[in-house]
Amino acid sequence: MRFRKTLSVVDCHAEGEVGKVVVGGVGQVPGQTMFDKKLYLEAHMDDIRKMVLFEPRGAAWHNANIILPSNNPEAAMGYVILESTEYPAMSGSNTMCVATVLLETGILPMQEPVTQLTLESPAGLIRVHCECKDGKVTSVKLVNQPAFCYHLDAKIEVEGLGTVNVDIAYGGMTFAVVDGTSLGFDIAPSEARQLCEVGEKIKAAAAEQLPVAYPGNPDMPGITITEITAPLRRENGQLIARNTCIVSPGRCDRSPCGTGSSARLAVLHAKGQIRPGEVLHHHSITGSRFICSIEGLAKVGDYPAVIPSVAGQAWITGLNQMGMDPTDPYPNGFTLTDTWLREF
Ligand SMILES: O=C(O)[C@H]1NCC[C@@H]1O
Repeated sequence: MRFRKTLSVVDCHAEGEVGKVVVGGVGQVPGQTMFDKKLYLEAHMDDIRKMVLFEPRGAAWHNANIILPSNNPEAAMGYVILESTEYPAMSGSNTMCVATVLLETGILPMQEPVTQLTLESPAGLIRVHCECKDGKVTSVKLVNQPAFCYHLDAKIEVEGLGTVNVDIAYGGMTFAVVDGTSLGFDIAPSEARQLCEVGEKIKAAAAEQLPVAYPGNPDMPGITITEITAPLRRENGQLIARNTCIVSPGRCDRSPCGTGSSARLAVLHAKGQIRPGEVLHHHSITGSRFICSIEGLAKVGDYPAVIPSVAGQAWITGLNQMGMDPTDPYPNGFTLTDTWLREF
């Protein structure tokens, strides 16, 4: 056996959503901030994302993260997030995996019963509150960068669906948020494939018809994901809702999606349906749950914003020395349209 690249990967999932954590083998990534490093990886080192996420090592429903030292004196560590078709600025499930791996493998010291961390994501600093017991991280609560709405109740034309009402909101990724009931969905597991087909169409139409520009950062990705929601309900004073986020190239997030939950908090707040401090139990299509809240209010450029928190749990599933043999016929992996829907 000889490898021309070896990556040390800790396999992990947060509430069902895979978020592998690459803890070694990448080497130096130029850039002052994690956003700079994300741009560099995207432009010059995308072979790493393809090796980890494309087949035969990865799958369409995998995400990964590269742990990198941060130049920000406030941050204990930084990370760049890799997904099937993009490098998002932020991800809730991936951040839970990163924090859990950093503490459970001893890269950063764990303090029981609570370890407070500041991590640098490409979207900015993320404060993380980890509950820890007997060497295990039992909950990761992250305070996201501000989430806000670009458009509320905008109308778009979608092939096969006609006019669709959408909210466009940023929660670390930029979402087209659509009411699933109006499209005839309950957000049930049996609807997963149809939800993905509809979600991908809505995303494409929204990105074309409602261009967005993140204040002060022209390199921030635009609309890349759809969130399909079930109605918000109140039970015994508790806000509860279900959603599924359709992650490109077209599959359901297995977790309740931390950035989608953040975007939904911004939409609910803008529509007067949640107040700061209230708690939302946000469920995924698989039945897993994040506990979400609005920690405060902010502004992003001229947009009124909320500061979201999202809490969930991650579990390490394995340790992997991932290698690339020089004779491997797929140095950049491959994607087949059965599960990837198109070739990349
Ligand atoms: O939790 C999240 O924000 C995400 N899960 C996978 C896709 C999104 O990045």
